[in-house]
Formats: sequence, structure tokens, C-alpha cells
Amino acid sequence: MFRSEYADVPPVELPIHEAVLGHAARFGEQPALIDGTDGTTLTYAQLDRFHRRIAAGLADAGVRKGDVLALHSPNTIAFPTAFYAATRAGASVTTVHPLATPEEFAKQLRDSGARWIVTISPLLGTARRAAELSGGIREIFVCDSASGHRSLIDMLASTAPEPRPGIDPAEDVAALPYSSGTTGIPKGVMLTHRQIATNLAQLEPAVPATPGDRILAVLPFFHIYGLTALMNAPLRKGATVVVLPRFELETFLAAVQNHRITGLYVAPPIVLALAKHPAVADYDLSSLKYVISAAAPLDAHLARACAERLGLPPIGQAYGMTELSPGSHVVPLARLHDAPAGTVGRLIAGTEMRIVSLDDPGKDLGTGEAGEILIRGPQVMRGYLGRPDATTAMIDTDGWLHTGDVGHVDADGWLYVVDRVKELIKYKGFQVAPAELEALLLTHPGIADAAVIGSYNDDGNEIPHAFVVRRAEAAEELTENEIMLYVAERVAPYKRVRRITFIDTVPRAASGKILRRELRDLREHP
Ligand SMILES: CC(C)(COP(=O)(O)OP(=O)(O)OC[C@H]1O[C@@H](n2cnc3c(N)ncnc32)[C@H](O)[C@@H]1OP(=O)(O)O)[C@@H](O)C(=O)NCCC(=O)NCCSC(=O)/C=C/c1ccc(O)cc1
Repeated sequence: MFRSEYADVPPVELPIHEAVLGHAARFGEQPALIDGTDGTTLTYAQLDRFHRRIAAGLADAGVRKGDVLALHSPNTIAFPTAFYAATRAGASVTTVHPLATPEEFAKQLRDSGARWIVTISPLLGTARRAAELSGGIREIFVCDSASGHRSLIDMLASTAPEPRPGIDPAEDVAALPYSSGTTGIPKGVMLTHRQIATNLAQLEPAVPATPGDRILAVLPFFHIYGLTALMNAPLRKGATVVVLPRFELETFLAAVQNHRITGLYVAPPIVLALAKHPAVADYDLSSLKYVISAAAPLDAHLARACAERLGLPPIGQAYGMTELSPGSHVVPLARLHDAPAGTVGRLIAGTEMRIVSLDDPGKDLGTGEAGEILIRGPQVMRGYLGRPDATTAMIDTDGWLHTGDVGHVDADGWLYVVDRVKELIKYKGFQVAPAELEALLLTHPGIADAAVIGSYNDDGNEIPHAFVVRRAEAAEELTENEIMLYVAERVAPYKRVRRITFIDTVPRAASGKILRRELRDLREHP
């Protein structure tokens, strides 16, 4: 067993809004959030007052402890206010991809039992349709304004009393993001207030934030990576978060330059752009002190090229997953220079790890031997909502979370992730569940059978790759393009099938299970 070298941190027994904004008043007139597109600024005093008033407004509208509220928005400076207002009112927040189709959104609403939606006016059409499909929504609020909908801005004038829902941080779910786990379709990951808040405390010794930090939030707040690294962690320490709604390279570079950004938390496609794109040379990025990459594997050569071009210390990686609230490993900021290339970091405080044999899961491996990574600590999720079997498959009776990732540890305690036993595909750091695409492909009348795995494109990004068996009648007419379009019309953009191979039969075990390893061989040797 491998243990963290950091001293244990006590569990943070606070609701997440208290753990993050408990000291907001102390930071008073300091900027908490800046809109990176138009400069609109929220101070800590405003963030504190606004989220309390909106909590009162939400409670007045009927939001109660235990309700699930769906937050459906790209990054804006209103997003954190809405999140903390909802948790202060006692709700669990299920975050929704802003590019989800109405059907995908409705599935999440039904599965989570959501009663409320908070969205932005440009996304109202999708939200309304999803609410109709799901049936259980009492009201849709907007962050900005739209006729016929109550606005969070109007709630700032609420005179209702601040709600006191009596949150139990150890039991009550603060966030309910969706993740596929090691197999199958997206599931609601129950993260309690204590789990998310304690993970912040566990990360702090390795990646400390201070009031002078200026963090750029371009990765989405609706994923636990953004929610933790770009929202909760910096706001807990009085840092300033500059918010961008999407990744557009020139806007991103201009924001780093104009707001004198000191720290970046990114995913590999952004490292690629920083390393290779000519526009990078046109901006003054000298305020940057570090770049951390997570969410997907980062190529070591690419990482070096990026750091050298920007004159930065080596890019540090972090490792974790939604089910870990989300962190278990990071390259400590103080050790960026001596971390070996390709490592995803060291165990953070209060975290234990085992590496177990893939052939014999009962057997623990030592340093230098690759096996499945198991993690135990206060950040391990409570479970998947309404899916005890999936939960038991992921967390064993001794509390070890089976990550589905394969890795090894060197003699100095640095972890390397080298492979994946789970079926999940990661497109630019976004999860794509093969089972979801396979089920969709089978609804096409010309498709007899289908299987989906990850392949790599020329940029080294993993992409969804479908192996399709056409029905005899359709074989000639059904083209790759037609299938890709069929999928694209029905899923969020990141889930699109981006490569197709026609085959005669999908290799399956007697049980019917798809033999993905054979498809991978077929991919390598067509
Ligand atoms: C900023 C990225 C890296 C790149 O952006 P992009 O290149 O513009 O692409 P998008 O992903 O935004 O958009 C996907 C596609 O949708 C398209 N799109 C775009 N907006 C539109 C539109 N409004 N209409 C229609 N099409 C559109 C867009 O064009 C694009 O199409 P394509 O060009 O074909 O790829 C973006 O992919 C991104 O945010 N990725 C990160 C996802 C992420 O945060 N994942 C975290 C999961 S949790 C985790 O792993 C935890 C790790 C962790 C570990 C340890 C820790 O300590 C902490 C954390």
C-alpha cells in the first residue's frame, strides 16, 4: 500500500458554500470573479451577499433541502453564485453540459429526479424541451432574464429570510455530476459537502492558492475538475477567477495577457494549442507562473514543448476522476522542476493507493509494476445515485475505489498512468460512453450491429471510432458520412463518432459482451 507523505487533514465538516465562502467577507472589495469577455467584476462582498439573497429567493420559490436542481450553463460569473445559492437553499446541484441535446438533458433530469432548472436565456429552448420530456420540473429559472421566467437577478431584491436547511455535510449531497464510471451509461455521482470540501483541504498543501493568484477559468465549471480547481479552490483562498464561456484561442490568450493570469488549469488540447499555434507569439504571457493539465493523458514531448515555448517550469499533471471529488494525485507546485516527465503526480494528503495485478486482483504490486490503480480516502464518492450494484462494482467493502486505470509508481512515489481497463473514451477530456453510442447506432434502420472504441487522430486526441455492420439490404447506400451525421444530430458535439470502419461481424464473447481488445487489434492492423 502507498500512503501520502503529507500530514493528514481533518475532514471539513462544513457545507460547501461555507467551506468556500466562509471567509468571503474578509476579502471584501477584492475581485472574486471577472468576466473575461467584458470585464464585469464581482467582489467577494458581492458574491457573499448575492448568493445569500438568491438562496432566499430560491427557498421562497419552493426549493427545499433534498431537492435536485439542474444547473445548465457555460462558464459565467453567475455560475458560482447560482451554485452556492442552490446549496445554501439545501439543494443538490446536478450540473448539465450546455451543449447537451434535449433528450440527453431529459435523461439526466429523470435519472436525478430534478425538480428545478437554472439556465441562461440562449439555452431556454433546450431546457424547456428537456423539462417537457422529463415531466418532473416545477420551474425553470434563468441567470440573466427572459420573459415568463423568474431571474436570479430579480432574486437579489428578495426580502425572504435566508434559508437554514440544516445540512449534514457528511450525508447530504452537494453535487451530482454525471460520469460513466468504468462501464456503461452516465450515472449520477453523489458527492457530499464533506467529500468536496475535504478534497479542497487535501489539495491545498500541494497546490496552495493565495489572494494574489489570478486563475483563468476556461475549462467548464459543470465538470468536477473545473468546479474544484477553477471555482471552489481559488474562491476559498481569496484569489481572482477570470471566467471565459468557451475555449477560443485568441480570446484565451488575450485574457491571460490583459488580466495578468498567474495560473492555468487546462486539458491536453489547450497545451497542444499553446505549444503549436502561431498566435501564441503575439501575446505577452509573462505573468504565468505555472500550468497544470488534467482530465486526459498528456504527451510528455508536447508538455515539454509547451513549457519551453512559454518559458515556464515544466507542465504539472494531476490525476483524479469525478468519483474522487475529484483529486488523488498532483505534481506539487514546489516540485514542478524535479518531477519526472510524464508523471501525473504524488498522492495528496489523506489518500492511500494500491496497485493490483490485472490477472489476479487480490495481489498487490510494488514499485515499478503496472496494475490497476485503487484509491482510498475521504474524497471517495458516496456512490452512484439509485445504482447500488454499479456502486459496489466500483467501491469494494474495504472502501477502495477501483479506478479502471492502469499505472505504476516509481521508487520516489511518482505515479504514471499507462493504460485503461475501463471502456470509457475521453474526447478532449470529456467522457464518452461507448454503450451510449452503440445503443444509438442500433436505432439506425440500416445498421445490424455496432461497437465503439477510442482511436487516436493526428493530434494525439482520442476520438470515438465506430465499427459498423450494415444490414445486407442497406450495405451499398449507407455511407460513413451518413452514419456520422445521424449520430451528430442526436448527441452533444463531444460525443460525435469521428471515424467509422465497416466490418462483417462485431467480435463478441459467448456472453454477448463485445471483445474490445479484438477491435483494437483490428484498428492497429486493418
Ligand atoms: C477547452 C477544451 C479543452 C477544448 O475546447 P474545444 O476545442 O473548443 O472543444 P469543445 O470540447 O469545447 O467542443 C467540442 C466540439 O463542440 C463544438 N462546439 C463548441 N461549441 C459549440 C456550439 N455552441 N454549437 C455547436 N458545436 C459547438 C466544437 O467545435 C467542438 O467540435 P470539434 O471541433 O469537432 O472538436 C474542451 O474540450 C474542454 O473543456 N475539455 C475539458 C473537459 C473537462 O473539464 N473534463 C474534466 C472531467 S473531470 C476530471 O477528469 C478530473 C480530473 C482531475 C484530476 C485531479 C485533480 O486534482 C482535479 C481534476
